[in-house]
Parts: sequence; structure tokens; C-alpha cells
Amino acid sequence: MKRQLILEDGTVFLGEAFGGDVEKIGEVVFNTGMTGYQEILSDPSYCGQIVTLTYPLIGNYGINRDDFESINPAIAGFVVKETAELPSNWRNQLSLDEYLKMKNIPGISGIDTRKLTRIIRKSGALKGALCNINKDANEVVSQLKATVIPSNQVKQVSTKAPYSSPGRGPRVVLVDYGMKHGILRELTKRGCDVVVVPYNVTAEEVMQYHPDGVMLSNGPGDPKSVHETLEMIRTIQTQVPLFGICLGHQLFALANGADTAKLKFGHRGSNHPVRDLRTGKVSITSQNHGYTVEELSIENTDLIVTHTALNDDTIEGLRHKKYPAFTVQYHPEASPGPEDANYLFNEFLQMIEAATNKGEKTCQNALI
Ligand SMILES: NC(=O)CC[C@H](N)C(=O)O
Repeated sequence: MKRQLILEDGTVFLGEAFGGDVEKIGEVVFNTGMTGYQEILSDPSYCGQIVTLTYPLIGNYGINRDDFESINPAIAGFVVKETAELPSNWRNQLSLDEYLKMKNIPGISGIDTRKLTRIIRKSGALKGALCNINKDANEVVSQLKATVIPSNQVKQVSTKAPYSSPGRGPRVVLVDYGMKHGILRELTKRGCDVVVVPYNVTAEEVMQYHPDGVMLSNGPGDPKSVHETLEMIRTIQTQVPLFGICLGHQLFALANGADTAKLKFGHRGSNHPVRDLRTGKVSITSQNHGYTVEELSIENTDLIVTHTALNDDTIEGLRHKKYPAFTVQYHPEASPGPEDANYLFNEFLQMIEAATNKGEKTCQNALI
């Protein structure tokens, strides 16, 4: 069966339909990763987006039980050059087509994904529609131009109620703005006693869990559409060590008086070099973001830039001058991609230990 991908600039791609038999509209973005399509399609940060992969063959190792970043993928659609109809892998449980059919997510294959990517790189992220071939392109373009991308993506993907992932280590409250499972995995494998809370949690509610640290997760959409969380961040950062990733990084910046802006087409892939300004060390990082913290807006704040992107000098890491709080724009949990930056989770645990010992010393001093 044929399917169309129509862009708001009037470009039409005709390809083969796979996955769900449903029409979808969304922002069309591209990811240059050569592997990790299962993690990409299940990353809640892509909520409502039509995701194009530039690597030509997708689905060749199928879909397995383990490599999901959420239980219910939130992408609007999937665009690939070629789908593998006969996946081969010892962990394979079902094909990409079968999985996307099960989740009713439309896909299109057999189109020139590199041409599509060059259009997005030249024009910036565009709205697009995956639709049946009987749809008139001009009518769809008019509909696309009139479409306003909703701004409640975080509310769509955040947990509706707190839940715990018990451990015997430090208590970490993980604020779920659209959390990738990879972040939770990195905390639990370090023995943390994690409580995952909804995005709109208050500082008082967070402190009721007596956390040793707080994590701000990744998540979809414009960071400025999650303004209700900023007061919580401003309060919590004065109480316990804080670590933020991607959207969590952007929200930490906004909470501390900096500003964010939309990138032309974003950073999405597994080979983005980032320099740690403290050591000069370069990590190859996994990235998936369409917004960035504005460098000039850091002036007159209590924030210090700790990492920058080698490709375009954009901010990739921040820390607070006064409080034990730091964030990165990229994904140290990988899932997918390189694990060069995984050490940042150890730095977070060390920060928690230092704060706890300091607290104990304070208590000991008080007892003397
Ligand atoms: N992965 C993320 O957390 C993405 C952050 C934000 N939604 C952006 O696109 O920049």
C-alpha cells in the first residue's frame, strides 16, 4: 500500500506504507544515528514528532524486549529509506512493521530520506503529514500551515502518579518530564532508591520524600511550555544536589533566569562531540534536542557554562555557582549511542555523598 509524506513547504514524497493504518501530522525531524531505532522510536522526547532516520536500512535487528525507553511510544510517525522485512537477531521478537502496527504508528519507507533531511537542514524543522495517497497535496499543505503544534507534550508523557524503584542506596527523586528508561537504569544500577514523580510536583511534595538528590529528566516540546515546574527547581536546588538532562537542563536554565531558543533543526544523533571546559576532554555524545540555552542569557545569572558543542559552540552543560546543581543538554545515559559521558552519573552520586557527609558533619557539630 502506498502512503504520502507531505511537508508544509509543498514537497511530496510517495512511498510504501508500513506500521499503523492512520494519518498523522507532526513536526518532521531527523536523527543521524546508525543504530538505536528502537530506543529512538520509544524516547518520549519525540512526542508528536515524525522522525526520519538518515541511516538507510532500519529494522534489520527487529524489535526486542529490552531496548525500549518507554512502554508506550509517543512519536507521530516514522520515516525510513528501507525497512528490513526479515529481521535477524537472537533477541528479535517482532519486526518493526509488526510493532508499529501494534502501536498504531504510521511509517513510510522507500523515500529519499537524505533529500528530506537536506530540506529540513535548509528550511529548518517543518510540519508534515503522513497521509493516504488519495489526499490532495494542496489541501494538506493548507491544513499544515493552519496547524499549531500542541504545547502539552510533557503532560501527555509524564507519569500521572508517583511510583518507586526501591534500592538501598541514596534516595533520588526523579522528576518525569518524559523520562527515558535509560536514566532510571543508570540510577538503579548504582543502587539508588528512586521515586519517580509527575512533572508538576511541588518542592514541598519532593521534600516529603526526604531526597538525597533530585534528577530532572529529558522530555518533549518547548521548555517554556513547562513553566509550572520552575519554582520547584528554584527551591529544590537550594536544598539537595540536583542533576538535569536535556529538557531538565533547559528548565534549570530558565529557572535561574537564563533563556532558551529553538535551533534551526536541532541536534539528533549519536556522534555529537562535546567538550568539558573544566578538563578539555571531548566526549562523543547521544543527542536529541531542538531547543538550546542562549549563551548571552547566562550573563547576570548564577550559572556557569561547563560544556559546549564542538559543531556549533552551543551550550551543552551548566552548573550553579552556589548550589550543588549541574545539568547537561546531551544524554549521558546514551540509549542509544555512546556511553562516553556516563561518568556524570558518578559525579552526581559523589555530589550526593559529599552533601550527606557535610550534613552528618553539621549534625555532629551540632551534637558537640
Ligand atoms: N530530549 C529532550 O529532553 C529534548 C528537550 C527539548 N524538548 C528539546 O527538543 O530541546
